[in-house]
Amino acid sequence: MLNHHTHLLLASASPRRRQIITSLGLPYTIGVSPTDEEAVQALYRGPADGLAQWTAAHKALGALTMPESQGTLVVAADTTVLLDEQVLGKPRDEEHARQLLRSLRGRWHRVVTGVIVCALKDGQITMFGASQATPVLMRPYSDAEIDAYIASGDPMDKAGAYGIQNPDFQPTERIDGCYLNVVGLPLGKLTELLARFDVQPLAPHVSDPACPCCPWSTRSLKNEATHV
Ligand SMILES: Cc1cn([C@H]2C[C@H](O)[C@@H](COP(=O)(O)OP(=O)(O)OP(=O)(O)O)O2)c(=O)[nH]c1=O
Repeated sequence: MLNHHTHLLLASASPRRRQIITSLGLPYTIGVSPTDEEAVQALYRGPADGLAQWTAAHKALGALTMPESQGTLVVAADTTVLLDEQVLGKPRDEEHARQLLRSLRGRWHRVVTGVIVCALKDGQITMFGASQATPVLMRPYSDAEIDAYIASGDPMDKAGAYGIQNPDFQPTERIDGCYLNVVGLPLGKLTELLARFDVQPLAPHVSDPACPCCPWSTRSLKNEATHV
């Protein structure tokens, strides 16, 4: 039985994921074991939609090797941007960021986040995973706006070279679904996975009609999620 494991270990260096998971009201610590994402992704065989969950599973397994994972539920996630089924990762450099932002301009694409919750107890690994896709339409930003955004440094640690939450660039025109999924952690899916371990969030529920899948208010998080 794993239902006493209410302490979470978030296997992520992403400040966005930290901020989002905090809203669950559950105690957590951060424990990141370095994962060679490129090497892990090169081994993947399957549809592009599954890549994020595959990568998240490797991040989670890496965290299970850390002593501080003992007695915790490990949570890991990975976010990919898919344009015509082509995976756009993080930009290698500024020129690559420019190419990615130009290719996304005015286009619908999908942001897929894979989430894993797992635990190791008495030699047994229990792992549940899920992914979610959010269709996103970019606005027709200009080349000058791209240059200013790249100069800000914000795109460099983000899949597809953009942050939907960036208050200056505001790259998107419309999204069809979960906002927090785009920022890197779909709260609704995470809650479903935690429930498989009999873990319930402690934060008070505030339903948000703007998000079809998150049981918590994403509105306040949206406001807070700028600048991370
Ligand atoms: C599309 C998009 C991505 N992102 C971020 C989410 C992820 O942090 C990042 C994609 O890279 P990931 O490899 O998913 O995550 P990470 O390297 O930042 O963190 P870790 O592996 O330690 O958990 O891009 C945004 O913040 N806003 C967006 O609009």
